[in-house]
This record gives sequence, structure tokens and C-alpha cells, in this order.
Amino acid sequence: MGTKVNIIVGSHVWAEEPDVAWVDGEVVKINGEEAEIQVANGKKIVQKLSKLYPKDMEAAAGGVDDMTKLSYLHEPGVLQNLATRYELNEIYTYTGNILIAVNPFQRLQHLYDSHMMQQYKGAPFGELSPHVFAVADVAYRAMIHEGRSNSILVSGESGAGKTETTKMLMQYLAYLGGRAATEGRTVEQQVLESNPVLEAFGNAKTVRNNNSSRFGKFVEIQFDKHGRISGAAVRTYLLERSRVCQISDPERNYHCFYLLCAAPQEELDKYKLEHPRTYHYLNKSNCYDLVGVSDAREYLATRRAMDIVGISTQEQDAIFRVVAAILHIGNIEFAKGKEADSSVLKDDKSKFHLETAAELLMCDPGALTDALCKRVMVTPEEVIKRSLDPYSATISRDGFAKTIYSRLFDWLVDKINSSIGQDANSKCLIGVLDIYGFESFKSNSFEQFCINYTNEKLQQHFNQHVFKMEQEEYTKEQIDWSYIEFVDNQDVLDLIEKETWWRYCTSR
Ligand SMILES: Nc1ncnc2c1ncn2[C@@H]1O[C@H](COP(=O)(O)OP(=O)(O)OP(=O)(O)O)[C@@H](O)[C@H]1O
Repeated sequence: MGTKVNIIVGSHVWAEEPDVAWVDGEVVKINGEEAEIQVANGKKIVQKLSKLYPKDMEAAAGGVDDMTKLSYLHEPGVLQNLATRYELNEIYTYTGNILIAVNPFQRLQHLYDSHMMQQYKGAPFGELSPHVFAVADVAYRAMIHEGRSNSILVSGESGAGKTETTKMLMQYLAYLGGRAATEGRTVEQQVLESNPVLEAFGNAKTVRNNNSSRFGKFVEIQFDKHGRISGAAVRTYLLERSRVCQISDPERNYHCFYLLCAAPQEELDKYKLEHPRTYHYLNKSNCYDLVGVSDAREYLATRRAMDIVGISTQEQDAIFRVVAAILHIGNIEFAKGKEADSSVLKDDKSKFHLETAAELLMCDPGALTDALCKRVMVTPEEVIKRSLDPYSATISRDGFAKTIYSRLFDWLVDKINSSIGQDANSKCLIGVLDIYGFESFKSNSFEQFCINYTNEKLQQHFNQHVFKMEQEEYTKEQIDWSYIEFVDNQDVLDLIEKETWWRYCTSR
């Protein structure tokens, strides 16, 4: 990493400091491989020479808008530049043709208004300040001129701002390729308005983000030969199913559960719902409300968004019946049955929740009890029904809840897609990939493992394009260059993708 320079007494350097990442100071003494540094806050620290990075004392006061303009391209230099710009509300910075966005955690309205859109339309890349609109503009213009589809990859840790960035990309693409609304709503309006519906069912509060997407999303915006939007499709990946049954403090389950519990009284009566703390799937965390968010208002907003994307009132009722049924299913408890390894409903409360769930799902309560308390095995010869003990019945109950929730989500995505409409004759498309972010906890679920693996795979794609292919090109053309060191994660991918590793994991 970075440029090799001689560090001597008097050099201004960056040194790693666990509490604040990096501190800067002046080298006052060198002892063999170690240097003593006088840090700006008056402290003196000792650090290995090999771990020090030179500080650019002539750096521009407001930072640089492209990292490639930095004198020293190392981690502290890059972070310092981002921090300097962030202080000035400059949240976007280029690294060549890649855009880095720092989450401002506040609405910077002036950055996204229609005047800004006009400015970026057709402006050569790099001529104006770094901006997410510039990235969308390049993708659009390249698509028009080269007649080829393009994709924009939005990546970053959870809470970094991927979904917000994706929305802005889509808004700008809608501005470039939008048509004047003649009859009803345009494709682009429908794509943008499908967001609140997807977020109500696929987003939740996590430790890091009050509105964290718990699914991956690839939005395809299709264009006709005149560069006008002609259709769109939303493809979703790997919804975090486990959240339906398992949450920990201070997280929340999917928003839709809380929205429904805050619905007008007549709806609560219809779905036989009470406060979220009544429900097993919600009361494993003490967090029920989000600061600054009214679930009652969000419920009405989601209903309106459903109207807009073409989900009928009857379908909306069916959707919320499933949501309510899941909450009731979670409250069904089991006790030991008379026969060995069998189970029955624990008490009248459980009976009430089972009957309500059956009524909401429009199925026979006896069949629902059987589905939860028995396992059906189909062999070539016969169909065997086996009773389940209370523990296994509880697992079966949770599996059932997760399955109907994820099918409801898939159904919603299909519904949104069919009402937006796809253009089978589309010439080109721009895809925006908003994959959910890398996270690492003390204990990580299999789902988290899959998410992190996907992020590693995307990182490799990035490495391939930015470093490997570029450097191969230099070698081929015999251009004099110095090799750029980068952390190649191919070993990690090889390990995960090897069949032997999977055999080892599954045999344990
Ligand atoms: N450009 C922005 N302007 C204003 N606020 C922003 C911006 N980007 C992000 N935020 C704020 O940060 C929060 C988290 O952003 P976002 O949901 O986009 O993160 P994410 O990277 O998609 O996270 P996850 O992977 O958990 O879904 C948003 O709810 C919003 O409050």
C-alpha cells in the first residue's frame, strides 16, 4: 500500500492508533526499526517505521475531488481526504471512474434537485463535482452511443447508503429516459413508487441501520431505441427468512408487522391483532418503535403505494391477512400429546391463535394443526405420517411461518413486475445492483455467510476489472508501470467454492 518514501527525523507521518484509526504527527526520534512521533494532541507515541505513512503537507485545504490526484495514495491519505470533504458537505469523491459516497445522515436537498439534474445531463464525466448523477449519466450515454446494456454496482457495508444511492440513480435515469405522463402512471413512476412496498416487506431495523434492506435487489430499467424508458423489472435475491421468527434486541422484525399492528382499529379487529409486544415473533426484542417514524402513518402510506403499483384492495387484504396470520402462528405453543413423541396445542390461547391463523389463511384448522404437529414423508411405496414432539412441532411452525413470508415477498415482487410491465423488445437496459451489505457479528448465520460470500464475489469482480485486467493490458502493451499491490480475495473464494470444503462442512 502506498508510495515508499524515506522516513527521517522531521518527517510528517500518519501512524495507526486503535481508538481513532489514524493520527498524524512529526517524527522526533528514530531507534533502529522504531520511530518516536510527536502527535498533534501533545502525546508521544512509538511505532514501527514500516507502519508509518508519509503525510502530504501541501495537500489542498478542501481536499481533492479525485483520489488519483493525491500525492500519497494510502489508507490514511484517502480517509483524510474523505473526512476533509465530508466536513464541507462534499459527500462524493471520485477514484478514477469509481464514485465513493460517504453517508451524510442528513437530507442534502440541494444536491438532488431538478437544477442539479439539468446540470449533469450530458456533462462530460469529471467536468463537474463528483456526483451519483454523473455515474448514471455516463452509463446512459454509453448505452445510447455503444448500443450496449450497462450495470451500476452499488456496494458497501450495511448502513453505508446503498439503497439511498440506488434510489437517486433511478430518479436520475427516470429523468433522462422518462416520458411525459399521458395516461395513468409512467413506468419510471411505478418503479420509484414500488420502493415503499418493497421496503415495508423486505426492510427492518438492525443495529446499524433503521431501514436495512434484508434482500438483494437488481433493478433493470429497459429502454427503447430512442433511449426512452420502455419497461422495468425488479429482481430480488435471498430474503433474510430467519428474521421472521428470530430477532434480537435492539433490532426489529420486518416493518410490515409493526405497520399492521398500528393500522386503524377496524382493521385490527378484522385481523384480531393487538400491540406488537403480544407476539412471540416481535417481543424477543424490546424495540417496537422507530425514532421519528409513525407506523400508523407508514401503514397508510404503504397502502397508498400498493394502490399505485396496481395491487387491488382485495389483494392488499389478502397480503395483510398473511402478515397477521404469521403473527398468530408464532403464538401457537405445543404440549406433549398422549402418544409418545407427539404434540397437541398447549392451551386455549394457542387454540385461538391457530383458529385465527386458519381463518385468515382460509384453510381448515384441523389441516393446519396436522401440518404443524405431523411430518409427512413420501416414499415410492407409501405416504407416511409421523407425529412430532413439541420441540419439533415448534421448529415446523417456524419453518411454515418463514416459508409463507418469503413466498408472500416473492409474490409481491412478481405482482410489482407485472404491473410495471416489461418490454420484451427492449433494445438495451441499465441495471442497478443494490446488494445488501457485508456484516460480521460474533456469531453469524448461514444467511450472513451467503451475503458476505456474495460481497466477496463482487469484490473479486471489481479487482478483476480495476486491477488485474488493467495491469494485464499494460504488460501486453509493454507500458512502463509499477505494479499496484492490492488485497486479492481469490483464495477466500477458492476455499468456499471448493467441493471438498462443502463436504467437510456438511459432514460435521
Ligand atoms: N445520500 C444520502 N442522503 C441522506 N441520507 C442518507 C444518504 N445515504 C444514506 N442516508 C441515510 O442512511 C440510512 C442508511 O442508508 P441505506 O439504507 O441506503 O444503507 P444501505 O447501505 O442500503 O444499508 P443496508 O445494507 O443495511 O440495507 C438511510 O436510511 C438514510 O437515513
